[in-house]
Amino acid sequence: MERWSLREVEAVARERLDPAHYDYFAGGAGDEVTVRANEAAFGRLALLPRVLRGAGKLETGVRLLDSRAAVPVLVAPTAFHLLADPEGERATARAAAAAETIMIVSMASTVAVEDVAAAAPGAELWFQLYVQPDLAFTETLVRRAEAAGCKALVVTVDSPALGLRDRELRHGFHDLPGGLRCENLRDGDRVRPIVMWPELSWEHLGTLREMTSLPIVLKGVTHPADARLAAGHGAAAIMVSNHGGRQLDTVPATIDLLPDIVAEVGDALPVLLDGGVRRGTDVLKALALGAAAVAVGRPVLWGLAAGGERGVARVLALLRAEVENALALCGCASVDELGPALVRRPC
Ligand SMILES: Cc1cc2nc3c(=O)[nH]c(=O)nc-3n(C[C@H](O)[C@H](O)[C@H](O)COP(=O)(O)O)c2cc1C
Ligand SMILES: CCCCC(=O)C(=O)O
Repeated sequence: MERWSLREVEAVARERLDPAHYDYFAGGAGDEVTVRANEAAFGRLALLPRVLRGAGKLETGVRLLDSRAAVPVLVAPTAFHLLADPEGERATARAAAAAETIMIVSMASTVAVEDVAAAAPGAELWFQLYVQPDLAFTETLVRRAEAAGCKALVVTVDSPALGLRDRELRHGFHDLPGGLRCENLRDGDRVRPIVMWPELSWEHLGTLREMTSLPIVLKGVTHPADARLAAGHGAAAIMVSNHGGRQLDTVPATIDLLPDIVAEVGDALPVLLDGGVRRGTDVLKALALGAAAVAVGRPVLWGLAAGGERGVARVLALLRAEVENALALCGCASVDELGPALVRRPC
């Protein structure tokens, strides 16, 4: 995996993947305005480094809820890793464990959460949940995640319906091929379909909090008023996310949404961010603007498709090296030293 940027890894992945699967991973809703905006917005922000600060040895580690990550770059929850590699989520988890970062296991994983945990002892796993209207079944999922050692529940709240993704529709990509299943949805002899539940509301957050003592992260918050409500309803953290542009198209880029959300709730809870993070400098910009950490979705899938566990390891190592380099060049010894003064919006 001698690839020198995430873009190169994506090019290899694209060659290897079935075009329908590549498009499922790469694509977004509608005209993909938000998909493009997420990356482009990072490019529009400039970094203004400080010099002669005698920064010395670098510290990139962060504490998040009950977990620690050696780098502030988490693996975002993404579905269907067996489409990219025969080891699927097992390979991703091993690479995340080796990189000492947190993997958020998708509820729509193609390897059951217990098997993901068993494949990567020592991995820091969080579990992503789409709350199912059958709350007893939802509770079964929560119990399984707890028993598998997951340390937080990441509840996705941007999906009262699935986004309309033209590329998927064009390929007719609706069902997993050849025996692949969402293994967390097994229920006796059958595999339940995942329901996107439009009736999900703030009330259910209370139900979930009674169900588990795991900290709850709300993923998919974009409005400052919702960030405030999340804090008021006992969320342990929020993740500013537009689902990588796969849900509502034309939502603003997450990095552009971050400052208002941090201003609203940054004192009350950790704010995570995902969407369009492709370089170490992107990570620095997000942390400088108040994110506690970021997560990457597609880059991990590209690593997996390009080179399995080693490919994911390569992606995470590239990002780590870039974060360290950018920190040093900004005159910071630690991610704690990053602040808004480092980021400029050129006219
Ligand atoms: C192929 C794919 C599958 C995804 N599956 C899920 C999922 O199962 N649950 C979820 O909460 N988010 C899911 N997401 C969204 C990611 O968690 C994340 O928000 C997004 O990918 C971040 O943007 P990025 O890909 O630009 O890094 C998925 C994203 C992709 C690309
Ligand atoms: C039913 C699985 C949904 C996965 C998902 O969240 C996505 O494709 O963005």
